[in-house]
Amino acid sequence: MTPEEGSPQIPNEGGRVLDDILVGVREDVATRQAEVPLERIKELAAAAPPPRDAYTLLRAPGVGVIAEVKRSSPSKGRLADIPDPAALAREYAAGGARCISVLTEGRRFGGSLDDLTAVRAAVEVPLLRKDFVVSSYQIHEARAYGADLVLLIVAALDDNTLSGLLDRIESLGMTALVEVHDEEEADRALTAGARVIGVNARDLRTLEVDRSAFERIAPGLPSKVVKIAESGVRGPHDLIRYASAGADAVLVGEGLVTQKSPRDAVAELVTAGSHPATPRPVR
Ligand SMILES: O=C(O)c1ccccc1NCC(=O)[C@H](O)[C@H](O)COP(=O)(O)O
Repeated sequence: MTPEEGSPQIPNEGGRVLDDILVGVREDVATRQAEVPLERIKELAAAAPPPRDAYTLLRAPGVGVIAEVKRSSPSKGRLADIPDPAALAREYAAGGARCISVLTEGRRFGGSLDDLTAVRAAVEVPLLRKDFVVSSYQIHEARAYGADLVLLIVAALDDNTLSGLLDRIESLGMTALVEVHDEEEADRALTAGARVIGVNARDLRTLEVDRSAFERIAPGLPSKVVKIAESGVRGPHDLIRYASAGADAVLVGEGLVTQKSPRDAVAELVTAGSHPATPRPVR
């Protein structure tokens, strides 16, 4: 284990973080839905410019970098102020990020749908709405605010809800990034029809980071599935480690928002990901 792997720096309230986040998310969705009803958000989603094809882009040669707009986290507390998320997104895009992830959860991560609006107006790369999606309302919302990908966390959903939400994302022309942390969750993701699977090194119940989770799970996934390594990328060495286990892309938050030059930090990862010596996924 590297020094960072293992226990989180902030105590984890008895492994209840994910459950507590979901309680807050449900309350917040209910509040927004009372202001903008489902039929209205569907109309706004239908009127939005068409989504970009993130699936094809993520299968392009080289290891892609999905750069995250992340202010805070339950495991680390405040990471960065990010007063101007559009400016950060432009830096990411200039550094060569293949996609940008925007954390829209407010209570624990300090994000918002306004961040998604600002980033959408600033860059052309595909955008991931990174949130704790529990209802189709949030999916129409994601589309209305310009997202091209939506995160679904298997640990937060039962099988029926997972496949229903995944179908809704794909039927709106977006790509579902289905997040897992162990083999059982990976099986559930595949059964639901996931085409893009993210293995999160961070266990969302204990908050511990274990980079070997990707190495255990990714080799067992079908070759047509796009494989994303999430969390724990602090530099090119981590990207190369994930690439060796078959990563098509890495999703990076803390390792970018804490840098003096996020553009240079992305560019360094992109260079490592396209180096001839870096392993390529076998298709
Ligand atoms: O980051 C957390 O502490 C966290 C806690 C509970 C649920 C989700 C959490 N993070 C979401 C993510 O998975 C990360 O933002 C993403 O993978 C990037 O991770 P990192 O590069 O390690 O910031």
